[in-house]
Amino acid sequence: MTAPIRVDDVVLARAPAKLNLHLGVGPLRKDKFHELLTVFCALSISDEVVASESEGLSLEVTGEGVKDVPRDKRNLAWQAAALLAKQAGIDPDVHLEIRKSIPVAAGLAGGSADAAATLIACDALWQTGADRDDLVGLGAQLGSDVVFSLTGGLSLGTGRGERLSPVLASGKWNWVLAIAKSGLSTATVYAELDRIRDGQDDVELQTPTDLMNALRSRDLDLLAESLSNDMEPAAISLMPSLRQTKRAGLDEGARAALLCGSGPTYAFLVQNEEDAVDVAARVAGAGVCRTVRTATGPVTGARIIG
Ligand SMILES: C[C@](O)(CO)[C@H](O)COP(=O)(O)OP(=O)(O)OC[C@H]1O[C@@H](n2ccc(N)nc2=O)[C@H](O)[C@@H]1O
Ligand SMILES: Nc1ncnc2c1ncn2[C@@H]1O[C@H](COP(=O)(O)OP(=O)(O)OP(=O)(O)O)[C@@H](O)[C@H]1O
Repeated sequence: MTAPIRVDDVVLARAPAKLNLHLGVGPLRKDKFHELLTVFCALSISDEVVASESEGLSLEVTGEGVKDVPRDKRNLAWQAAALLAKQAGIDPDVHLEIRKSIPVAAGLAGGSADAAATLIACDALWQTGADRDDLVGLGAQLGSDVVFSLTGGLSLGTGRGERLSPVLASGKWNWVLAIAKSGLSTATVYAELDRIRDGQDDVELQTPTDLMNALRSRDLDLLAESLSNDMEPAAISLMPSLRQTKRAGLDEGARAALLCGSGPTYAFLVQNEEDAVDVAARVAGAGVCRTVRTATGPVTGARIIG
């Protein structure tokens, strides 16, 4: 997080989408969350949140495909502003404009990015004096992915995904995202995984050593072999057309296909931009295609940009 800059009672913040390069899902805990072992990586698409001084809390959402995004307290950004104000003992006086680029309900943590950007934008606008640990604590209350949206970069996530430790590796990888026409609910995909596992409670979570080595040595072949997501069978069971999407990308030369979080987006790892164009053309029928990068450098969590 960079130092807050206050400009004419308006603060602009940005937060990235994420990929889970490894998503190991352990048993269901007593609190109804699953124990995870995951490797998060920030993507080169982000949402922006403009927070402006106002009376009361209001919210607008702009961008493509946003008609189903709630404009009230069901919106995670709204909840973020309300929670920060409550914590600071002030009224939540802010108008939020969410400029969405991250596809909705796609497994890319769009709502979490908006919550993270809202926390830091409102913190700067209201000058609450919250420190980074305070914001991380509030983020964890809002959702499992919000802590990573605040942090960015490349991290190992444990617990329900909110306990992060940085992974030291740098490099850029090219991906084509095949974004389905409809979304999947995260809770429904976890429930489907439980149904498929049928009470099996001896699921072991293992540190993805090959993946870590691939990231550190920037080895594309090893990376392609070591991407994995335990939620894939559950997402395919709920949306069988994903099988064709995956096949189409691999047939066109993608090095690997990775389901993004709880889906339904597939991220195809490609060697270069030429391959990206071919893969995108082949899987475009599934929905929208975008070519993106994962930036595994030190930055790219939620930050103030104006
Ligand atoms: C699939 C991932 O995106 C991978 O990073 C996350 O685990 C989902 O994180 P999120 O969207 O922030 O999810 P939350 O808002 O915290 O939880 C939504 C629902 O997903 C399920 N959930 C979520 C996280 C987790 N570790 N175990 C779960 O079972 C729970 O049913 C929960 O009620
Ligand atoms: N700011 C927001 N942006 C998008 N959706 C939101 C937002 N706030 C609440 N929602 C609701 O949350 C649902 C999931 O949206 P979101 O884009 O966060 O999913 P996701 O990327 O699959 O999340 P994750 O990867 O963290 O599981 C949407 O269908 C929408 O109803």
